[in-house]
Amino acid sequence: MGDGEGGGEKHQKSNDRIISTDPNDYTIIKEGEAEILMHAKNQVFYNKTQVNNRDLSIAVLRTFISKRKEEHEAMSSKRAKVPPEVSEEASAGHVEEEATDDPVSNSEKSNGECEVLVEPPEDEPHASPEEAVKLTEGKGRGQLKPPRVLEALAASGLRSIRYAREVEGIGQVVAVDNDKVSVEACKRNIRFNGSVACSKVESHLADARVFMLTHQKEFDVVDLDPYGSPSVFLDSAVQTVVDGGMLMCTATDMAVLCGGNGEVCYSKYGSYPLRGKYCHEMALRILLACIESHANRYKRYIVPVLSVQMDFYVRVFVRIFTSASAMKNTPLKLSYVYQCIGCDSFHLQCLGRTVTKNNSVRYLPGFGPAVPQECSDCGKKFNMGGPIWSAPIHDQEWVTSILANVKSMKDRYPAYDRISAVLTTISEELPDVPLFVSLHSLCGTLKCTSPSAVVFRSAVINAGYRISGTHVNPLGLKSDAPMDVIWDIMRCWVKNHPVKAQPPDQSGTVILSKEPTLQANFARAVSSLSKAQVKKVARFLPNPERHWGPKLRAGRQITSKHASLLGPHVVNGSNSHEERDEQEPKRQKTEDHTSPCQES
Ligand SMILES: C[S@@+](CC[C@H](N)C(=O)[O-])C[C@H]1O[C@@H](n2cnc3c(N)ncnc32)[C@H](O)[C@@H]1O
Ligand SMILES: [Zn+2]
Repeated sequence: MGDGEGGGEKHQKSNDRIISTDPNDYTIIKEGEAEILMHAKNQVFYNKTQVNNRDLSIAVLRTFISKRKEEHEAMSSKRAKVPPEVSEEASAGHVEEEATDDPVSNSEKSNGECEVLVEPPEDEPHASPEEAVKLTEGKGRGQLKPPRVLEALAASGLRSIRYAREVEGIGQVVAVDNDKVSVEACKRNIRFNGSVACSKVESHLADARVFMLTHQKEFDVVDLDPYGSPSVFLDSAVQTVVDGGMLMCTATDMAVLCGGNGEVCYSKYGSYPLRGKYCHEMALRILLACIESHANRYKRYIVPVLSVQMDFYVRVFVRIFTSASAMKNTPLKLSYVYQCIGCDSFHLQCLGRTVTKNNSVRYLPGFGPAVPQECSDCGKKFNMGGPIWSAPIHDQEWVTSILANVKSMKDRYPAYDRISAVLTTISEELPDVPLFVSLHSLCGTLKCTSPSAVVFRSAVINAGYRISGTHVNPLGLKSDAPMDVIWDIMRCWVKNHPVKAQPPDQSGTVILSKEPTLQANFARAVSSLSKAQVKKVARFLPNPERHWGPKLRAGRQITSKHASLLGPHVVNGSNSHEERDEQEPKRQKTEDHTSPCQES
């Protein structure tokens, strides 16, 4: 086990916390192929509910490795066809610096390994995954180096150890934490996990921001899993990832991201959230817009691969590339959201637009406003939120590969049921439709009975539009049908299912006072059943046990303040490992996924 266990001293002091060296004070926690030693007083952060988060990250990491290999092979065969002196790019007048065999161009010694890091030309570097591959190759040209992973906020090192032990083809994993007790625990856990962990994982005591700023473009994958908001780490994180590399980022401050405190969200993320049924998807899109804005500062941009809202947090997986010209497209991927305060209708307004003339593209500000002062459906005013990321939040090809990987290695994912259900739902989402409507909320506005999802889906499809579910809300429906079409369908529904008279100023009354311009056809449409219904498989699974939620910061004292959350038995009570599971602060996690949650 860890260092000093046999010694006479049973406790060492670190910061203001006592580190026990008595083996009896520890229990072993196993997750995947990693085993970590956990102190009975849980001095180092560990939350078993995050097994979903870690499993998903392992699945993405495995796919990242195989995709990068594919990209590398595609690049190699392209190279074989084109003599290097006269490359396609050069002949097209595109001048680009290539990774050379000469490490002098810019090499850096790190942990005894020689990294070939080529600083791309200032203005127009590599814009595609294939081109980024050039820069991640090793010294011998044509060789792809095993990826280096940085877990910037590592706590016990569980995640890093799982990456090292479970992901085939992984290179080095660097686990950083600024908490001395955590780093000592991490080092102990690395040793506890045997030779593979010892040879691949290293632990550092450092402020993650300083560490990342001093290791620019050195890591193929950077994993951020903070307490609450990742906002203070984003600027350095986007600089640490190599071109074509991946940033994995969690945010658990859902109350902030979902509109609990709009001004706090603005100060952290640069966007205004809106309280609405789609707030969890909006949270994902605010986080993506924020990462993009940090990336843009360094002539970089993101390509989201997978964006998940799960349990009590959001987690995004984005690749990062450098290209000053591709970066000009960023305003086309961002939108403000107008949400009616009366009927919840929403409309997006893109920040930018392009005009193409004679093969040249001009970038211009978006036209606005996208909505009149008063909602054309119910006459009420709009709140304006955003800017949000309004381009796709997943790459469906990646999602398919990740899901296929998970299914092919079922036994190696402790959270298989949950992550395969989430990935399946994501694979069925309309990729190009931001946000969604909720059938219950539409019916709530009109005070009418609800059509079944199949009937509503059919009417949308019969009107010539697309519709799908969403992984963030079992009742949510994504559709490219405009809001007036959605309301027309509902007006037609109410004609056959009349409602009681309501006060004239109610949004529902105003909406129903207009005649529909579209005659909805509710006949069952082929493909109106969701794929989940067709396959009769669950997409939204209940939590596996009580208190499936976020945890307090490590070392934080449980006080009477927490009694309402955790139950009075925890205050001043003993804190055995078994009890600890019961003590995770319970919040949110209701049947309705849309209520904003609290920060961990
Ligand atoms: C939520 S825990 C990480 C959990 C871990 N990733 C896992 O999967 O089990 C957050 C960790 O970030 C560390 N931390 C907070 N601020 C930091 C900073 N500025 N630099 C490095 N580590 C930091 C804390 O000490 C804590 O251990
Ligand atoms: Zn309205």
